[in-house]
Amino acid sequence: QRPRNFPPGPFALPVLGNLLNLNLENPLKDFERLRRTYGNVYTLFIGRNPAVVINGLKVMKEAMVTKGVEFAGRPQDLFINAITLKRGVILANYGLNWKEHRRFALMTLRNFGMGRTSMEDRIHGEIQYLIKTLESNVGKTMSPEHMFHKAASNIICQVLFGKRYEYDDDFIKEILILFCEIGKLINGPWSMLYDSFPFIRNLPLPFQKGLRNVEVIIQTLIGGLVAEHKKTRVPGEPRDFVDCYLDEMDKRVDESFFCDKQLTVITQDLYIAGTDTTSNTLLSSFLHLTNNPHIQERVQQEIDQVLEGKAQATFEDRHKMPYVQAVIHEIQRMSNIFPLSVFHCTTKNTELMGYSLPKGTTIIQNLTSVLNEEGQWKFPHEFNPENFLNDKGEFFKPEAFMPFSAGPRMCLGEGLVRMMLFLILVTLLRKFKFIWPEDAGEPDFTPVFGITLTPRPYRMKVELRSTND
Ligand code: HEM
Repeated sequence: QRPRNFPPGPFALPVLGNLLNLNLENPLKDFERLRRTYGNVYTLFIGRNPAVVINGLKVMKEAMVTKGVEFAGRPQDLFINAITLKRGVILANYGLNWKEHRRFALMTLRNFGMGRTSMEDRIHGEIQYLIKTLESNVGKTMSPEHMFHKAASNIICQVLFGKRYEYDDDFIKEILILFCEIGKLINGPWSMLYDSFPFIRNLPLPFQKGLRNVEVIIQTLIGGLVAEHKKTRVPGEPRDFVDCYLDEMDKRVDESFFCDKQLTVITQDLYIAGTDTTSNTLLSSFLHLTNNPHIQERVQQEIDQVLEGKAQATFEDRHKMPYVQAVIHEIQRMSNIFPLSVFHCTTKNTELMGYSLPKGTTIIQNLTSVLNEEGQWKFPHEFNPENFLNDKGEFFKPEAFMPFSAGPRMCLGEGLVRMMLFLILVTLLRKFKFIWPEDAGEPDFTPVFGITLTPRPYRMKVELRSTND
């Protein structure tokens, strides 16, 4: 039932709600169609549960920033909550446990507090493996999918566990397969049925497999790594995130949210949140750059100029590269990796644009509607770095640039992502030229819909740049 003064929306069927109004393969076009009919705040019934979809910069800012705390909850009774055992950061409800873990993770992900190796060094270390792989493909065409996925996974593993895995390592293969299966389940109809009909949750249905996978990941794989850390750590001299967490556990002997179980879930959270998002952005980068060779060349000119005589790029160099910055931001805007963000819910009775939303209302942020909103961008629907350049050719970031969302729940990996994207793209584009193969036909920019949007598989040709010969 629709609560009083609730936002409008399409007629909902008794059990299915509005599921038939959506193409579950990719509902983004339906979200846009419904926005045009019902406005920037509307209701959809996901099964029996009402969810309010919010669209456009104005509404997004009012909910996420002005009334940030009132919209900072997470729904707690969904399949994905069972997957994260109601712990960690991403899906933890608004409260002290979430706050403390978020603050700790943010602080630890910054450069300091993680031993002698800086974040930049860790990223550059992994880039050397990317270079090796690309060098072995010079003159050929290659599919970059696995390479970027494993590189992103390795950087996050370095940060979390202080170790990387060879691109064909069994551990990483196993973990990626398990996550892939879980991802499919979360996106599929079984998860929707789990959310809508609590009485089926203990039945032997396919979602049980996802729950078992999580047990394997958390207990066997991550649990094993944590046990190893406990044996080899030197308290007060952390090598990585896990060591930092164990130090924090030592400090908080009595009253503690910080415990072994939380540690395994928060590391799983960061791994999940960081891997697909980053690798899909990298894939999207090369899809755009190979299909816009003039933009790739201009990026390379700026890189050559700024890095002349330098062995490698540092993150600080970004301030001297407005065009590179504009291109990276434009790639993120167009690739729209996390189109529906993570579901929020209201933490108290509140109002939005004159509608009343009771405590516990599910909120779906349609980030797509901001990233291509007319009136906010010079070129909302085309790939054009001018969206991030002012008349003087200086880099600027419009308010509507929200791929990381906004407010108290905003992505806490943004700093790390920025550094990864900049260092990886600058280093690779300085050394190599990437070409759309002549026989590859027209590129297909329509991504595959999932929790994150994934570019369709493609191949690219790799050449060494003549300036580096
Ligand atoms: C291109 C890469 C990425 C994009 C586009 C992205 C985007 C997002 C978005 C849209 C959210 C939801 C925010 C909200 O609910 O309002 C989020 C949450 C989160 N992200 Fe990212 N993310 C990226 C990479 C990363 C990385 C590398 C990490 C860490 C290693 C990370 C960690 C998190 C965490 C922990 C949350 C949950 C925050 C909370 O609930 O308080 N993300 N991200």
